[in-house]
Order: sequence, then structure tokens, then C-alpha cells
Amino acid sequence: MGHEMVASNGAGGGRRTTKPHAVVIAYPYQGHVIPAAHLALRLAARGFAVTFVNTESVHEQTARALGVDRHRYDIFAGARASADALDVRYELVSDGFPLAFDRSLNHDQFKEGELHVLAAHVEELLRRVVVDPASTCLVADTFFVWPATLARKLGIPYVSFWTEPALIFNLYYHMDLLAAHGHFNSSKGPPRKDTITYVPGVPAIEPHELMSYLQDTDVTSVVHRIIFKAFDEARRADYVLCNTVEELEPSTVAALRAEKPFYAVGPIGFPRAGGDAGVATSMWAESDCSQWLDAQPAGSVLYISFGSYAHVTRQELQDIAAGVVGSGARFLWAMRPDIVSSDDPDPLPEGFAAACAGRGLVVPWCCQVEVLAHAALGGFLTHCGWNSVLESVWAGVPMLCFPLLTDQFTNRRLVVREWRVGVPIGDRGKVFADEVAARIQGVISGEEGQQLRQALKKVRAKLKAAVAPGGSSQRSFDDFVDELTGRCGRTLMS
Ligand SMILES: O=c1ccn([C@@H]2O[C@H](COP(=O)(O)OP(=O)(O)O[C@H]3O[C@H](CO)[C@@H](O)[C@H](O)[C@H]3O)[C@@H](O)[C@H]2O)c(=O)[nH]1
Repeated sequence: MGHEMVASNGAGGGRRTTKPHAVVIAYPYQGHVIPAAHLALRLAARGFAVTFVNTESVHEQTARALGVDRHRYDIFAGARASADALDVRYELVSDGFPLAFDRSLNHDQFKEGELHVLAAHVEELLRRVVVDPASTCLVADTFFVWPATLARKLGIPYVSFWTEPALIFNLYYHMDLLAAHGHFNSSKGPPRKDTITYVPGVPAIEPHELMSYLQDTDVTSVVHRIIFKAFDEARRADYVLCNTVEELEPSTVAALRAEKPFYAVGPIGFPRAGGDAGVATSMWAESDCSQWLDAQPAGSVLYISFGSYAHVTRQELQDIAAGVVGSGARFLWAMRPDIVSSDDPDPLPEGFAAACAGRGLVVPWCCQVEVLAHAALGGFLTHCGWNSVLESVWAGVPMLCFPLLTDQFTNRRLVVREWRVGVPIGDRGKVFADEVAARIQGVISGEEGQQLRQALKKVRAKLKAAVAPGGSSQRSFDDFVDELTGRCGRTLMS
């Protein structure tokens, strides 16, 4: 595989420029594959040769969602064939498990594979695709437990790609500090409950606003072991790219810049020209909801989704469903088949469909960015996955927040407390139908919704300005590209 471009100097001989080559490896979850695919496109549009790596399992699920043959399908075929003729190659790597293995149902076992097995497969792949180490860099999701180690072995830089807010990266980065102060993983007894005021760039944060994994008292789970290892690797990253906007998290971004070459380049996938800009990344078949939405009055519909990864309990789902019924609102619910468990495919309360006839639509999966952009949308009941938050702000839709896991609790703090573009609807195990119904009414048709929409205008403007020409995310991306091109793009005289 060569990436040479020959620039003629008009005489005999010529200047051969080696394109910088980025090997982009996506973390095998929907909420990570989407931003990674967009990052790959952005790098290719700036003259990089890109090798995008998916796991065989994600690839298979994506092909199945589209109803195409997985042996022939290449998610970047369209990008290569486009007018820009982007140079993106597509590679697959095994995650160590058979394709039919249920990764959702067997979560911890899958995670052990991620911790212990995946690196060997990735190393084999890298040894094949890294032909010229001097012109190559590894762009890998921060949650992987091997990128710095493998990059060092191959003699290439490691660009750590972080798909959550800078605040989350910062808190994980300072886990030792939290432990030293007794707020996390303390040997001195139960964690402190008072406000945390010593993390650089974070003036104050409450313990219940930390990521779920930093609130846990048992830190021996496989996910904890992954996080500890991943952040050891992240400390050794040459660069960090973060899917956030500097103006949304100025003090955190400034603090991280003092630690590392840290680039806030988000929202990475916007503006999006229709769906996924020609790159199909959806891991479930998308139901077309446009006709149904077209028939609803402007601003009237509540969209509900809990993303692609976390689960709710049957009880929580039923309490939320009762709140949705009680609110009387129109709604579109994207209910992933394993939302409670792959073992429980039909968790809605009995009589739900009849109670909502004519005003609700339940689908397994949809094109969320298209749904959020529809004029009928009035609110988004979300688990606060970071992509969902960015997409909702981008579309100007106020949020009702029900975080489930991981960064989602901390993301709720940003949405509700800092930017005031959403409201909470309870907590895990403590979500009540009456409160859910009242909040839905308040956001869709009440005073509360109007205030949220006012605040949204400002936050949305920051997002849009950041990705406009000359905006902070654009500049940051330019700086990153210049830096990487200087490091990996060589000019050879011949
Ligand atoms: O019916 C649906 C539902 C979701 N989506 C898309 O799927 C993505 C979901 O991403 P996100 O909202 O971030 O949620 P998760 O799938 O839960 O993402 C994981 O990854 C995120 C980024 O690291 C984290 O913030 C989350 O906590 C983590 O669970 C978004 O782009 C949505 O547009 C659809 O297209 N259709």
C-alpha cells in the first residue's frame, strides 16, 4: 500500500510527497463508531490517506441493518466514489468472539475480550497496514487499553480520540487526585460526599455528578480495569482529539491543554449533509418516521431514546411509559430490542399501545439526526449519551434527562446545571410516572420549555460558530492537521 502523490516540478525528476496515513480504529459501539467515521472523513478531506478499522462484529451488524451482503459491503465505498474521491480504506479486525455471540447479553465476557484479546488482533492488523511508520499515525479511541503500547512498538504517534466531553476526560485523568482526597477508590472508607473543588479546570462538582464508574465503591469490575488501563495509555498519548466545543467547556479545555496537546474539534460530524453524509454506520435497521412526523403539529412530539449501549430495568421502563401515557403528549420512541435485555424483547406495559393509539409511534431504531431536525419535535427524553446531547443542541431541541450509566450523569450536569437546556426526570430506581408526565407537559407546552428554548439558542449558536469557518473547532482541527502533516507527511526528492 503506497500513499505517494507525485507533484511534477516541470523538469525531469519530481517532488514525491508522501501523504500522511492515519489508521483510525473505532471502539466497537454505535456511539463511538459514528464520530470515528466522521473523523476519518474529515482527515481524508484534508489529504490524509485513512485506513478505517471496524470490528468484524460491528461490520456484520451494520451490513445486516442495511440488508446487504457483509462480504461485499464497505462503509466507505460511497466516500471513495464521491466527487472528492476520498482516500479511505476499510479494514476489519476480529474482537475475538464468534459473530453470533451476543455481546449485549454477555457484556462482561465481551469486555474481558476487549481487555485481553483485542490487542493481539489489532497488532497483527497494524503490522500489515503500517507500511511506512514514518508517515503513519494511530488514531484510536481513548477507551482502548493498548494504543500507546502498540503505537510505541510500531514507532508511530498515538492520537487518542475522545468521544465524550472534555470534563469526563479530565475527571478520569485525575482519578488519582480523587482517590487521594477520598472521593473515589479510597482506602480510608466510604467515599466523601462533599463538593469536589480541587480538579484542575473544574471549580466545583458534586460526587453524584461524577461518572457512574467513579461513584462505584467496587472498582474491580472489568469496566474499571479497562478505564484504569485506558487512561494509563491516554497519559502516553501524543495528542488528544476531543469531540467537544471549547466555548462549552472553556476552563476544562484550558486545563487539559496545560497537560497535553489537546484539541477540541467537535461536534465532529456536523454539519451533516443528510443522514451520515454517505457513510452508513447504523447498527440497527432505521425505520422511516418521516411520514408520521410530517402529520404531527410543529413542536408537539416528544422523541425518546436511550442510545445504543446502556439498559434500563423493566420497572424504570414501565414508570417512564406510564408518565408518557399520562402526559397526553405525542411521542416517537426508538426502543432498541435489547433495551431491557435481549431476553426480554417486549418490556412495555400491557395496554400501552392501546392507551397511546393515534398519538405515539414505537420503532426499534431510527435516523436520530433526521428525527431531531424535524419541525414536529418538541422535546427529547434522553439518557444523555454525548452524541445525543450534541445532536439535540444542534437541532435546538430541549432535553429531559434520564442518565443510565457512565458519563451520562456528568453530561446531565452540563445540560441541566451549566447550560440549562434540559431538565431532570428522576434518577435510576427513582423515576415516577407523575413527575415524568409533568415534566413532559412542561417542556412540550409549558413555560419551562420556553425558557429551555431560549437558553438553547445561545448554546446552539456556540456549536454552530465553532464549526463555521474560523470557528474554534475548525481552527483546532487545522492546527491538529498541520501538526500531524508536519510529523507524518514527508517530502522526498527524486
Ligand atoms: O434510534 C436511534 C438511536 C440512536 N441513534 C444514534 O446513535 C448514537 C447514540 O450515541 P449516544 O447518544 O452517545 O449514546 P450511546 O449509544 O449510549 O453512546 C455511548 O457512547 C457515548 C460517546 O462516547 C457516550 O456518551 C455514552 O454514554 C455511551 O453509552 C447517536 O449518534 C444517535 O443519533 C440513532 O441513529 N437512532
